[in-house]
Amino acid sequence: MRMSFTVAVAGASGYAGGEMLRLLLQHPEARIGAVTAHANAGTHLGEHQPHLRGLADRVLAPTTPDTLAGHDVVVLALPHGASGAVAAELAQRDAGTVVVDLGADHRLSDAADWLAYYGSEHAGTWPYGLPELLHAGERTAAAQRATLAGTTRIAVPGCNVTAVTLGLQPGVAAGIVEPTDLVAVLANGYSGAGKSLKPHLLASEGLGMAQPYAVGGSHRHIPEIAQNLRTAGAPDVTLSFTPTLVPMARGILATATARLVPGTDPAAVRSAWESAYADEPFVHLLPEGQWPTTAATLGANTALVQVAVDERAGRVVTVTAIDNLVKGTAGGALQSLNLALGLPETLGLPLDGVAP
Ligand SMILES: NC(=O)C1=CN([C@@H]2O[C@H](COP(=O)(O)OP(=O)(O)OC[C@H]3O[C@@H](n4cnc5c(N)ncnc54)[C@H](OP(=O)(O)O)[C@@H]3O)[C@@H](O)[C@H]2O)C=CC1
Ligand SMILES: CC(=O)N[C@@H](CCC(=O)OP(=O)(O)O)C(=O)O
Repeated sequence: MRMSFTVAVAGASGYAGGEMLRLLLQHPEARIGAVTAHANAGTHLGEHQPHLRGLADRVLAPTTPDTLAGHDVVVLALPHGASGAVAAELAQRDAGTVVVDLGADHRLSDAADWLAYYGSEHAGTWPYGLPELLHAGERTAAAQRATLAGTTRIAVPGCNVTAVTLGLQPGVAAGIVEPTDLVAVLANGYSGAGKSLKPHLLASEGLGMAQPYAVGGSHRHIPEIAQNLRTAGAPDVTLSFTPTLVPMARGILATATARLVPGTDPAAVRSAWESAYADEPFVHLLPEGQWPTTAATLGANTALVQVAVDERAGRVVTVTAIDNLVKGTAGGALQSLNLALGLPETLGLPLDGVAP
């Protein structure tokens, strides 16, 4: 077992990099080394992450192999398309370094999916950082944890993907929902879009409305969710996916529904979700009748899940809430990193959130 580790964070001026640093500051074995940025290299971290007082005086280095080399762990919190080249150069320098990619570059196993949704050359496929991902035939997740144990490469899932996968996969793995008839509609907080300025993200525009985006099957997380549900045992997946920006800083509330396989006893539904998550430290199926809210997950590495059967519609309805920056990114990454390093999976990860 590796104990203390040094860690560099690339993209430290951004939302995901900042959240990674917040969690690493609370992790008993992490020693924070280089913090890097792009246009903001040379400035103090405190200008970009004023909530991280312990690191306020750190100067952001440029994101280069030289600044990132020499650490046990490198976390890449860069725009998608940027991490592939950096990771390839790091592999030449320090073969044993554990590289954690918070971006999308190494998530998809099918290069054609990558090209279709991202339009650039595929960087490759790494072990996928969702420890709770069910594999076909499993009622509780063990195979994905085995994949992550001892790995030196982790592709962290997209935040929407985490929410929708956790909501739907118990029914898919149990074979009681039709994977070719899935619908997901999400309410998304603004931090999911990163810090870069876009007119529709201005407070004067966004504070007073809910606005859909990437409508009509174009969102880049669709192939990633389908990939996960195929791992869970679905031969074919058809998913209608619609995210909606709502005026909150953090959080995702994903409502995902699926047609119940005809003849399925509705009691089998609750039992599939219960058995999938009974032993999970971070994924909590709420008591019947209680519904997840994003507020109850803020700052915590938890996913709150509920499931119900709409008998008139013949559909299973799942609702999942996560904090996009914690379980949806940095927390999920740290959970997978703990497994990779042979540390207890839950080490340093917050179970309790902040409220109100
Ligand atoms: N926000 C979220 O909820 C989630 C984010 N992610 C992923 O994490 C990654 C980072 O996202 P997020 O933090 O939101 O984005 P931000 O825009 O907030 O931050 C981007 C970071 O990358 C740096 N950067 C920008 N351009 C380049 C470049 N060409 N080369 C190297 N570094 C660059 C920026 O530095 P500088 O400030 O100097 O420009 C900044 O540190 C993305 O891949 C995103 O998809 C994944 C799941 C959820
Ligand atoms: C509000 C918002 O725009 N959210 C982003 C989520 C980004 C994310 O999960 O990251 P990756 O780009 O790394 O997949 C979106 O839906 O595209």
